[in-house]
Amino acid sequence: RLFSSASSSTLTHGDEASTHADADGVVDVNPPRGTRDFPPEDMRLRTWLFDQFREVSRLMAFEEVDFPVLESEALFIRKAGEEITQQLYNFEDKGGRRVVLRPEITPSLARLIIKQGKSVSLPLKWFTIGQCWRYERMTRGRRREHYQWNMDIFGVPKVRAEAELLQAIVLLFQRLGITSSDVGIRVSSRKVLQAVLNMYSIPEHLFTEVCVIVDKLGKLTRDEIEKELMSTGLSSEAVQGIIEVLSLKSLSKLEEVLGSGVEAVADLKKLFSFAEQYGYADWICFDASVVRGLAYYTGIVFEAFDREGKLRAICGGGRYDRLLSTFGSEDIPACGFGFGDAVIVELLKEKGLLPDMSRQIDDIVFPLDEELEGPASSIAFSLRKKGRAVDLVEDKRLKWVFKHAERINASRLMLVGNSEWERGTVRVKILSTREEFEVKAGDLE
Ligand SMILES: CC(=O)Nc1cnc2ccccc2c1
Repeated sequence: RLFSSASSSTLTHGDEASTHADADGVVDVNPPRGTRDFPPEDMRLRTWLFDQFREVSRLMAFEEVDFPVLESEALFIRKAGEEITQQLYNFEDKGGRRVVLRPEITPSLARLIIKQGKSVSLPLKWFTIGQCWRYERMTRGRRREHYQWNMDIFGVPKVRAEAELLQAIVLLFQRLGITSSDVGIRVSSRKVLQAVLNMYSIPEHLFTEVCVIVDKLGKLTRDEIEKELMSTGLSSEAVQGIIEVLSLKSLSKLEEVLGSGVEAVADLKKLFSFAEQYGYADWICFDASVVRGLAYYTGIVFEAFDREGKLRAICGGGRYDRLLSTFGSEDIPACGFGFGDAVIVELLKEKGLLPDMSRQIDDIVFPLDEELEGPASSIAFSLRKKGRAVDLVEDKRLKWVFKHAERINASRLMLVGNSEWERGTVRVKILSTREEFEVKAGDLE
């Protein structure tokens, strides 16, 4: 907006304003709608959280990978009516290509696996922490971006892979100080729904659509769900049957309804016995209503929730054995989860578990007058080479330096003064004990 709001025909004083400022001379300093800046204090919290994600990935022997935030739109076009594909942040680039800011990570993982083809040896365990985007009408005022930690295992068809992923999630929560009385993980399988649809001989092509609708259980009312299910052509008897099975919370009841030979029941029994053996059984519970909203899941699905029920899902994931063939490639069994950076922080705040995010610096080096700036800088340099975080302060009064040292929690203050420097020494103040030493510059570490 280079012209005044009054009229766009006459050039106002805006023409001498900088090209960035608008007619009243001020650029909009806010980030685009639905996005966040990370000033230092927020960035310290984010870095702390992402370091936890990374550490758990390392402990689980996952390898880090990364992808462009910009992807071809074709990678995300799916017909199942998922919210995530109805809110694509998509556009046409200057080359006329249809592109998106990715809404999720999994399709990029699949793309890279296909691209690497035979050269990847299975199983693969990959992780990434990446920004994901959605375009929502701001009427809902929700964020348009968030960061997601993704952990995925390729090439393991058995539920042991899901058991590993659940262990990673439990490990993360325990590292953050969250217990199984704060959070639970609901576990089910899409094969439960598959079995129900088979019972009512519902055609296979409806499966994905029904999953996406049923995932809205808890967000929509029961009869809104029934209406949406009926609109896919399901009989009311089938709709009732689906809703009845999905409200089951016990595996033995599920077995009664579906019969014992059903794969869904076998998978879930195996997974729960792994959880016992792995020692995190108190974190998980069977809940047939869990289907997750992504079209490509084919088996076990899970989501972590706060037991007080105040927050949206903390993380979620599942098995997706047929994703690669939707991109025209040979299928590789796969499962994974996504863990967002927003809900977990809300939970930590709720539980008073946010870590202390104040700054911490090792040493402040301060020349007591300006011709000592050279020596001060060389002292800072030698300390930094020894791994000390050093803040070299100049053009300040000593009073300010002491306040600054407190503000950034410095451990030591190095004062470079004329008389000391003539003796080749520096005055070192230990700020916690107020002890003071005179140290030869060459002996500093
Ligand atoms: C709580 C939150 O920020 N959710 C969020 C924010 N942005 C997204 C962007 C893409 C996909 C999912 C998203 C989810």
